[in-house]
Amino acid sequence: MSATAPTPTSPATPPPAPAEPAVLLDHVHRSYPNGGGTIAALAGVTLALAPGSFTAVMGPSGSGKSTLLNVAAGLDRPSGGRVVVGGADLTAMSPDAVTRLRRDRIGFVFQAYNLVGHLTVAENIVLPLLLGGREPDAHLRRYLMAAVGLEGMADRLPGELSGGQAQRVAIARALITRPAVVFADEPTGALDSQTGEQVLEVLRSTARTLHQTLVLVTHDARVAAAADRVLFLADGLIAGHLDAPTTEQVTARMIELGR
Ligand SMILES: Nc1ncnc2c1ncn2[C@@H]1O[C@H](COP(=O)(O)OP(=O)(O)OP(=O)(O)O)[C@@H](O)[C@H]1O
Repeated sequence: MSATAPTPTSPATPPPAPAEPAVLLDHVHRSYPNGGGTIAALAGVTLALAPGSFTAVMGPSGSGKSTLLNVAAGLDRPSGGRVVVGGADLTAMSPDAVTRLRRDRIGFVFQAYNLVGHLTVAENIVLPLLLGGREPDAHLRRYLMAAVGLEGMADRLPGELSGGQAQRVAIARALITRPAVVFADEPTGALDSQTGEQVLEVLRSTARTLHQTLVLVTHDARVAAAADRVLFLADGLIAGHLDAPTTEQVTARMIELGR
């Protein structure tokens, strides 16, 4: 009698269920009126971003990058398709419910900082909590100010800050609600390259520490190369991606897309 070898059908630990995507876009379209007709800023984009991942979005001017970010972050509504963030289908929710979800789960960093000029750095950072009817979290505010390198600047006004400092305030403000997903639209676009690198590192390291999913639009191949994955857009469609990219690979792909 021969020994029976374990068969591939023997009971085994089932494979782990794939984690729910932090962000899911399912055949997303966004059209805008253009003259007498319409222009398709997004022409059917499908993508899934893993929790905790860092994705850069690149593409020629007008390819739909900002539209993609705005739609994924609930700042804009798609004309068709589904947007699901943390399991919540934004496209099936009322505008008020989307606003609440955005306040609670989503952080957004703009190229133009968008700070409130008459509020101090500390007040700007906790503003999203106050707008959401929550207590200003002084402990987290101090932690974030230290994390982004703004210690000692709590009482300054935005007009007294450099561009890099203002963007750090905007990053701390985007993170104060402990969002699951942080979207950033060219956050280093207005900064010199050294300051831009520092701001990128702040964004990347705080997102990693706080286990956040980070999605960043950039025109800078070096910034994109810091991401786990680069998605390329062209004419409102995903035109490919690179995983663990180098600056040279990103640059080559952008040249192919005729940036
Ligand atoms: N509010 C709007 N009204 C009309 N057309 C718009 C609007 N927003 C964007 N578009 C158009 O949609 C297309 C995509 O724009 P979008 O700003 O998403 O591109 P982008 O890739 O972010 O460009 P850039 O790199 O120049 O910022 C463009 O043709 C743009 O003109």
